Amino acid sequence: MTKIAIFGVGLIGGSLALCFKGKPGLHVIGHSHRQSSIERYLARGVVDAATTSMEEAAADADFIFLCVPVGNLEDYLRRLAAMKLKPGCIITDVGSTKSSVAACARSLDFGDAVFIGGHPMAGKEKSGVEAATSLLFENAYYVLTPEPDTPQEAVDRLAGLIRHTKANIVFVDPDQHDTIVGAISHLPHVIAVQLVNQIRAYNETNPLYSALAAGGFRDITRIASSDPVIWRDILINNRSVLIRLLKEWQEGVSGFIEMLERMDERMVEEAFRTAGEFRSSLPERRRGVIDPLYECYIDVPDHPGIIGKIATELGNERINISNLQIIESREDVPGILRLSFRTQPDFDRAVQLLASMGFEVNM
Ligand SMILES: NC(=O)c1ccc[n+]([C@@H]2O[C@H](COP(=O)([O-])OP(=O)(O)OC[C@H]3O[C@@H](n4cnc5c(N)ncnc54)[C@H](O)[C@@H]3O)[C@@H](O)[C@H]2O)c1
Ligand SMILES: O=C(O)C(=O)C[C@]1(C(=O)O)C=C[C@@H](O)C=C1
Repeated sequence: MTKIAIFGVGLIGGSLALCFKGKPGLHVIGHSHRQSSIERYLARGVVDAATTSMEEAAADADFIFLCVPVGNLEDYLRRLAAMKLKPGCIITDVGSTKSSVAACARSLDFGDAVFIGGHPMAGKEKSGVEAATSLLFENAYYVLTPEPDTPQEAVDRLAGLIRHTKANIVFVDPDQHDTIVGAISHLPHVIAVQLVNQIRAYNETNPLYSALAAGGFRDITRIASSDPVIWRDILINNRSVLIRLLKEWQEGVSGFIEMLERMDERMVEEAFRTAGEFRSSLPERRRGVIDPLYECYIDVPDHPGIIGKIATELGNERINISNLQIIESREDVPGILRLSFRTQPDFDRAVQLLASMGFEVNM
């Protein structure tokens, strides 16, 4: 039996646990220092066992996944380095930054255990084990940051386990990871939060701001609802990259102000044209960048006409589908249909209708 210990069974830890639990030969144990969290993990059924004892979770583990906030990773690594772990045990993390955790791991001696940094490039603005789903990582990228001297056997073993998530594994140097992810994930979170707070201030004197906030505002600000502690840690940790990026952002904003002051129509058009072209060229599956607001997943049998039937029924009820994607469809095996909706009422009505048609709907 391969024992997988997950420290911090929240959105990411819980989603990983769901990918592993129930697979032949895998046993998943969750760890939190809080008894109430353990009870939630078990009640939600994402782990086979759970314990408040770090030692019990780590003892005999073949894999240890650290799924706690970035600010707690180094403390966990130090505590693991002081413990006797199973020879060959692989310690990995899912933190959104990689340089500091890699530097910390390099400075420690894990005996016969090995550390390999990791970061699944998938998530959502909701947190906690209640938001976990086994579909979270499907077709997303999963970054691994092995060192040049990390044994290939260990990298292969970790990659083999991660394949259960159905993510695409990519190998990236930790510093390069933080530079790129700073730009495509951390900077957008800062922009979304600053934008929402700017509008929140206007709204204090005139509630029409929030009343009129429609698709444009909601599309660009979904991630402003992300967990404050998780994001405090990410931004502080990657601050040197972010400060540079924000200065460049400031220059871009100044450039836009100047374009408007001189009424430079050509440049305004050009800005939209180049941005639109680049955005359209993004690969289809990039959760967190182009995900619509509300989506659900339906197990559908591979029968001719089934997708048409679903679309027709939703259309008859005047429920607007903003996007539709078949994630996997093989003969004789149920495929997964992903349906996206722009509004909560459309989403709620669709879920109700699909359930009444006998489909299993997952969120
Ligand atoms: N949210 C995302 O979109 C996303 C995506 C990829 C990676 N990550 C990374 O995954 C990690 C977990 O994020 P999440 O979104 O699952 O958050 P979450 O809040 O859903 O889960 C965090 C887990 O850590 C535990 N925890 C919180 N504070 C702790 C502490 N001081 N000591 C020990 N455990 C503690 C919580 O009980 C919870 O189980 C973070 O490092 C984050 O950077 C997040
Ligand atoms: O989709 C979202 O809500 C996310 O914020 C996911 C997202 C991202 O920015 O793309 C956020 C943090 C991660 O470390 C990886 C992915």
